[in-house]
Amino acid sequence: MWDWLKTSKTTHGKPETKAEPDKSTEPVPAETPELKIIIITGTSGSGRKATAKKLSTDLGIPYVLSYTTRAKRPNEQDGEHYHFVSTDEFQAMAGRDEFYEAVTLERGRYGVSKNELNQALEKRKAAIIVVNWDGVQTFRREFGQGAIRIFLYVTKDDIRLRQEREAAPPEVLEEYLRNYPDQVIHKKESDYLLQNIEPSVTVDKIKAFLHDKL
Ligand SMILES: Nc1ncnc2c1ncn2[C@@H]1O[C@H](COP(=O)(O)OP(=O)(O)OP(=O)(O)O)[C@@H](O)[C@H]1O
Ligand SMILES: Nc1nc2c(ncn2[C@@H]2O[C@H](COP(=O)(O)O)[C@@H](O)[C@H]2O)c(=O)[nH]1
Repeated sequence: MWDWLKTSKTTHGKPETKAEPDKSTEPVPAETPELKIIIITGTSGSGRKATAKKLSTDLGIPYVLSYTTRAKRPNEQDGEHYHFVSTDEFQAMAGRDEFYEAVTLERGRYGVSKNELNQALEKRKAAIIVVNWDGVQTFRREFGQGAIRIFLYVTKDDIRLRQEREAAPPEVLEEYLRNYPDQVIHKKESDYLLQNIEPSVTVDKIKAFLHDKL
């Protein structure tokens, strides 16, 4: 079903008026994928969702929120941080094959809706998503270099400070710190890596990085 979305740019040569030199041995320039999935990934609590939201506003590119069965945290809103759904609702969506990609993690299930992603790609030829490394692999497989991997991280001390400031449940902080080594290990595989120290600087840097890619 994804074939119609995939790049199918064909370049037609101009009519030849004279014999061209044989270019068959010249390197063929890599084709630029038409559809772009801007993937914000990285370590938990590094500010990925906040960054995705601001990028979406500034660039006019839809931020396709994931669906999740995990419990909503005190500072979270349905439709802003996630689409929060029950396990039965999620299962029904999965049964109807409505997720482009889905994972089961410690606290629940998460998935990106095919329909919402399609709509974003139809409208803007690009979408922003926030997923973990499993998700990155899936989108990279499907969209190749059109899946742009932006990796955000903060130090463990920053995670602690931010979570305490937001009065996050202690088990969330504990989980983030526990998972940190397994998440940060992927930072070298990304297309753009940065430490999220000051949110506005982070967003400006990502915009500059994306400038000639969209
Ligand atoms: N650069 C920053 N400086 C200080 N605090 C920040 C910064 N970016 C985000 N925060 C705060 O850090 C916390 C995590 O932000 P956010 O939810 O965007 O991160 P996330 O990586 O999506 O987190 P999660 O892994 O919980 O989904 C929030 O409390 C947010 O207000
Ligand atoms: N592969 C996917 N990963 C996702 C998706 N939605 C969110 N996530 C990632 O899961 C963890 C858990 O997040 P938390 O909000 O419960 O702390 C985090 O790394 C998210 O980025 C998804 O649809 N697919």
